[in-house]
Order: sequence, then C-alpha cells, then structure tokens
Amino acid sequence: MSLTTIAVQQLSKTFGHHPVLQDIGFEIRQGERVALIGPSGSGKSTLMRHLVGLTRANRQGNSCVHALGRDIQRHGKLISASRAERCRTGYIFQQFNLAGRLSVLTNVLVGRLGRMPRWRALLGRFSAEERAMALHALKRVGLEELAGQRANTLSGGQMQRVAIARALMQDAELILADEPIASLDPRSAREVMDILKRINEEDGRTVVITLHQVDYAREYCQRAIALRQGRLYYDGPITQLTDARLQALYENAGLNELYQPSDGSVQPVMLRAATG
Ligand SMILES: Nc1ncnc2c1ncn2[C@@H]1O[C@H](COP(=O)(O)OP(=O)(O)OP(=O)(O)O)[C@@H](O)[C@H]1O
Repeated sequence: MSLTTIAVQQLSKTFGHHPVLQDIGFEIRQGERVALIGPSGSGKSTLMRHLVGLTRANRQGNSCVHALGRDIQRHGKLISASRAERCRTGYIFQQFNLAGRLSVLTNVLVGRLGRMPRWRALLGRFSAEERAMALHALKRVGLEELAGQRANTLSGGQMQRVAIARALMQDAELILADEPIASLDPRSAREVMDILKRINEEDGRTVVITLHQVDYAREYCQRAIALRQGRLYYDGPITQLTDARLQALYENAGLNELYQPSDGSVQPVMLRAATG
C-alpha cells in the first residue's frame, strides 16, 4: 500500500484581516500526480508555500502540515529540518529561479549542494560523478547539448526544464511545481508537463502542480484539489471534475446542486460548498 507523502490538517492562514486559507485538509499518497487548481487569489501558492515551510499557518488552531514522514509545521510553528531532509522536496517556481550568469550545467549541479558535505558545497567542488549525474538529468529533459551555455540565454521553456533537471539532481522525492507553465507558450508548456508526467511515472516521484489551465490539469493529472476563496472546494479524481463543477469553481455558480455523482464509485470525491 502506498505511503502518505503529504498530510495537511486544519490549515488556516490569515494575512492581516484577510483569511486566505480556511480549514484545509487533505492527504496525498506516494506516487500521485495532483493538480492544485482554483481561481486567481484562491490560495494555491500560499498552500504550496506551507508545504515547504516558506509560510507559517496561523498560530491559533490545530493545524499540521506533514510531508515525507516528518512534520513541516505544527500549530503555525516550523519544525526544524536537516539539509538532507529539506532536499527531499524540490520546489519549481513560475520564474525558474536560475542563476542566469552560470552555465546550465552548474545550475543543475546546484541541486546537489544540499546533499554534499558542507565544505565541498561551500567550495562548489563537484565530482566527476556529480557532473555525469547532472548531464544525465539534462539529458532527461532534452537539454544536454546546452550544458555549457549560460542560463540567461535560454528560452523560458528551456529554463523551466533546467529547473526540473535541478530537482532531479536533488533527487527530490516530492516535486512541488507552483505554476510552472504560467509564463510559457503552449508548446513549451506541453514539454514541461510531459517531463513532469514522465518523472512521476518513471521514477515514482510524487508531483503536485498548481495550474491555471484546467485543460492541462485534465490531460496530465490524475487528481485535482481545488480551492475556492481559500476553502477546499473539490478533492477527487480529475475525471469527475465535470464542466459544471469547473464552471461553479470559476464563476461562483450554485454549488450544492452540482455535486451529483452518477454512480457509487466516486469514493474519494469530496466537495464542500464554500460558505464565505
Ligand atoms: N505575503 C502575503 N501578504 C499578504 N497577502 C498575501 C500574501 N501572500 C498572498 N497573499 C494574498 O493571499 C491571497 C491568495 O494568494 P495566492 O497567491 O496564494 O493565490 P493563488 O490562488 O496562488 O493566486 P494566483 O493563481 O493568482 O497566483 C491573495 O489575495 C493574495 O493577495
């Protein structure tokens, strides 16, 4: 039986007086490929940031964010982690976060820093084996020929593929991709989504992707978690995310009447009408 990779319980976050996440709870099992969707401002990025401790939940309440066998935060308090533990999660940003002046290969090697002895990491001394690994990671994203090129000469799609190669180099078991294709043209977006899917299928990595484009979520992910106004609106198979539900998610249509599973097989589906 697959293991729990992420468990979120009673997660609430308020910025100032603005409740951005309200009582969020879900679990993600090892090897799942999940799309996190919802209208702009619904809290997707904020939720993702909680999963790696970049944002802390409200201190009040019983929230817990658990990933890869350890608590990331509890009741809004971050739990410290070793470098090796942090490396187990790779985070891919919309804006790639590459060092533009460094070569593509070096950017990929950077993914290894957290797994190297500190003195070697500080000196940036990579072994022949690590270089071979980085080239292999680049090969997997189809960019080994650009290894020596400066990162800031690449297209957006290529940059994102380098960022994925860096996560591969990190040997991340969990990959969180926050709008990885938001600034890419359709062809590049497809290439990036293909690679994320392949990593999930071939390596068994758990992949969670925030997406604006529902079509990509439908095509590439098995499960959707949808937020609306900071609340969990839908959690279930992507195939059950009907046009009517999506319309309700994005257009504030009436919610309760839309959830009418046509057969009894829809066990994991949960829908909560947003009240706010
Ligand atoms: N650090 C912050 N301080 C104050 N408000 C914030 C902060 N981060 C996010 N917010 C607010 O929280 C809400 C949710 O933002 P978030 O970026 O999580 O939404 P999102 O669903 O990812 O949106 P988008 O799809 O547009 O990126 C927004 O109203 C945003 O302005």
